Amino acid sequence: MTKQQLFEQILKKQSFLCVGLDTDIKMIPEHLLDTEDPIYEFNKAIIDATTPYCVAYKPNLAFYESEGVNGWMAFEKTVAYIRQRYPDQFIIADAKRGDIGNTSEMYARTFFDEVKVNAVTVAPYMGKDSVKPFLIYPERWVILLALTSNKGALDFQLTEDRNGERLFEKVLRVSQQWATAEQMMYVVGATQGKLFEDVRKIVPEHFLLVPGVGAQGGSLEEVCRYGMNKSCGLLVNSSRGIIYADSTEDFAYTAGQEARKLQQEMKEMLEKFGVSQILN
Ligand SMILES: O=c1ccn([C@@H]2O[C@H](COP(=O)(O)O)[C@@H](O)[C@H]2O)c(=O)[nH]1
Repeated sequence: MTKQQLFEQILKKQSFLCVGLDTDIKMIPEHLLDTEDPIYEFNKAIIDATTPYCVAYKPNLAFYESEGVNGWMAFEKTVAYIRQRYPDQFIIADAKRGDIGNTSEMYARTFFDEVKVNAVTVAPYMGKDSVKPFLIYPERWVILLALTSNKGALDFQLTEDRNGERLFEKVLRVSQQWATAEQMMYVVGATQGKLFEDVRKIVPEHFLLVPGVGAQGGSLEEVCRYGMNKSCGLLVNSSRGIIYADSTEDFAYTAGQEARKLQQEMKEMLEKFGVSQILN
C-alpha cells in the first residue's frame, strides 16, 4: 500500500485508528477457549467488529510467539484473514526486528514474502545495514523506533550528544538517508506530547505510528495538535483499550463501540486540523 492509498483510506473512514491485536490467551473470554484456535477466533471477531472504524491492524508478535507454534499459526491465519476479507486494511507486524544484514534479510523474507504484512517495526540500534534488507520490497514499510512511549525512552532516546542533538533526533535525521517517506514511518509514543513538534521539525512528511493512547494515558488531542500533517501523517494505535474492553460474550460488540468512539474523536481532529483533501 502506498502513502497516498493509506491517506485515501483515512479520508474515507475519517479515522487513523490502528487496532492493536495484542491477543493474550489469558484474557480471551472463556466461551472461546473450547474452540480449536481461540486466539484466531478472538481476532476474527475483533476484526469484524472494528473494521468500519479503523484503517490498520497491529498484531504484536510477542503475544503470538509466546504461544509457540500454535501462536505463530494464529498470527499467520489472522493476517491472511484480514488480507482476504478486508484488503484495504494496513497490516503492521509489531516485531521490533533488526540484526546484521543477512539475518535482517531473513526477517524481511518472513514478514514480507511469507506472511505478507504491509509493514514491520524495526529497531534502529544496529544501523543502516540492519534496516536496508527490509527496504528492497516495493510498497512495504519499515516503521523505525524513534521515540517510544515508555519511561525507558529517557534512558537513551532523550539523551543529548555534545552538540545538543538528542538520540531520537539523530535516528530521525540519519535514517532519512536510507528511505523516503514512501517507505519509512517512525514510532513515536502518544505519551510524548509536545515533543511531537520536535519530531515534525525533522520529519514533516512521514507517517508516524503512535502507540500509547488508552491504557498508557497519552492524549489524542495533543498528538494531533503537535503531530498531524497535511496528509494526516498519523496511525494511532490502541490495543488493550479496545480488545479487552469487555470480557463477556459481548466482547466483540464492545470492542467495536470503543473503536467507534476513537473514530469519532479522530473525525473531529481531522476537521479541527484541516485534513480534508485528497492529495496528488
Ligand atoms: O513505544 C512503543 C512501541 C510499541 N508499543 C506497542 O504498542 C502497543 C500498545 O498497547 P496498549 O495496550 O494500547 O498500551 C503494544 O503492542 C506495545 O508493545 C508501545 O506501547 N510503545
